[in-house]
Amino acid sequence: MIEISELHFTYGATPVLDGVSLRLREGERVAILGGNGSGKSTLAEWLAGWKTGRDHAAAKGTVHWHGRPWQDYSVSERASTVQLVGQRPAQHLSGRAFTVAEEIAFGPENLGLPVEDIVWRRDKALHTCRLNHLAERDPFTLSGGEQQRLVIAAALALQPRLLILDEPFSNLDPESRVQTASVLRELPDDVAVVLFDTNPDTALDLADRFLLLHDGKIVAEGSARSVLLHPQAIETLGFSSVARCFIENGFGAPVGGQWSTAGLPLSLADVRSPRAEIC
Ligand SMILES: Nc1ncnc2c1ncn2[C@@H]1O[C@H](COP(=O)(O)OP(=O)(O)OP(=O)(O)O)[C@@H](O)[C@H]1O
Repeated sequence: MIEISELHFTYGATPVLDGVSLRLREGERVAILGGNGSGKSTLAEWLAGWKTGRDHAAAKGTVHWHGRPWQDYSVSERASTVQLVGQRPAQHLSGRAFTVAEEIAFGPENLGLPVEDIVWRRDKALHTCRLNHLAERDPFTLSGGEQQRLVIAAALALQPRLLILDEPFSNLDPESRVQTASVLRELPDDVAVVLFDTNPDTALDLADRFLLLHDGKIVAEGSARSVLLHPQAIETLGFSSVARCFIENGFGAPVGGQWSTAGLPLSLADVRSPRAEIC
């Protein structure tokens, strides 16, 4: 579906992406984890086509959607293919809508869709993101968590094949995180989701495939265990809360200088699984 090959990118003299290659399939749920400054937001913007080789001549490598580079697609083709939701929802609001419902309809209206399609998409997104009760509110009067759900709803109303989330929970309180996470878990199966985050718990909650970005390079890729227990992940991101809880209670205490993470549960699902499955 989307393929990045050997992407190199610098801001001035500072290398930010250093030979990143990545392939995503339809409907995949992928987490790309990395510490602050590892290049997550920059990679998210390349993935979404916000940055392209045309605007950044110094960049090397390619980003292809279904075999064609992003710059070959029109703005409206790209908008109905991929949506990027960042950490500050207010930055994504159009500023042209008086109500939540109008904000969600804004994108489909710009695509020139028939009115009945716009209304259908708007109402579906309001329902999916649990915003029906806020439909007539001014978007700028919403709480941060409500605004984040609105921005996700507005993105979904464009029916993207790929939804990119750049630390979508970073400014939310615990209750808003729970509500936003449950909206994300219930997204249609055919929408691919790429979550960029620093938090192993968030990734475990939403993803099936994991990658670790460090200093602009993918240094680990695969299952939750192979990535979240990679030494670089442990050093940069720490352990998931379930793993930390086990470790603090004596799990895997070094014996003869050796410290093992074999069998260490990462999530509540691991705790409920037979031990053999997580070794
Ligand atoms: N517009 C810019 N001009 C110069 N340097 C930039 C610019 N944007 C980002 N950078 C630098 O590029 C590097 C990667 O930034 P990026 O925002 O992609 O990382 P990140 O992993 O998303 O970080 P965080 O988790 O802190 O949001 C950082 O060193 C950052 O300072």
